[in-house]
Amino acid sequence: MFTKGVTPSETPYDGSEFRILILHTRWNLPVVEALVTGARETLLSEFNVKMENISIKDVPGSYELPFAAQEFIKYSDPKFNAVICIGVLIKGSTMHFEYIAEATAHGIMRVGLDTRTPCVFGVLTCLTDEQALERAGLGESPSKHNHGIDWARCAVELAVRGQQ
Ligand SMILES: O=Nc1c(NC[C@H](O)[C@H](O)[C@H](O)CO)[nH]c(=O)[nH]c1=O
Repeated sequence: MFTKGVTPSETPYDGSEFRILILHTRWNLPVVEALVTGARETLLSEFNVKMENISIKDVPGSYELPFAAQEFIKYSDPKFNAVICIGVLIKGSTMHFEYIAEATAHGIMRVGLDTRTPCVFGVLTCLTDEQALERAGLGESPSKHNHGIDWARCAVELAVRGQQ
């Protein structure tokens, strides 16, 4: 079995001057909160991002993430260097899951491209509760891994490379 998640870059990125927004949903909140904690702790411990430079805001659901990311990027001063959009979609018995997942993924990508502010797609799209727990580093699975860690690494790397 290989290690889940992104392999850290060999380049030691410095986030000490960065302002990062963690934008999260309130659906499936216990899982979302674990992902937010994983991302926040990684920003602090691996990249020296200052606690006061990490903003944490919430929206109702994943579908609201692109609009909220766009508005925070547009109207925040000083600007954010990157935004980590965190949500948890769990498939129900209808097609609602597919439509939200597709719209949210494309929406977050478009906001990043339009604003030139890195927007990390931190939305779990799971078929079961167990899949969500495992990917937030929760539950009993030996392969559990908190993907919030990966998303923090992605946010800082893109913020640095966006300045180059
Ligand atoms: O339906 N399930 C989910 C969900 N639906 C709400 C949607 O994102 C939005 O808030 C509403 O449609 C209103 O616009 N949002 C999630 O983050 N996870 C889910 O699992």
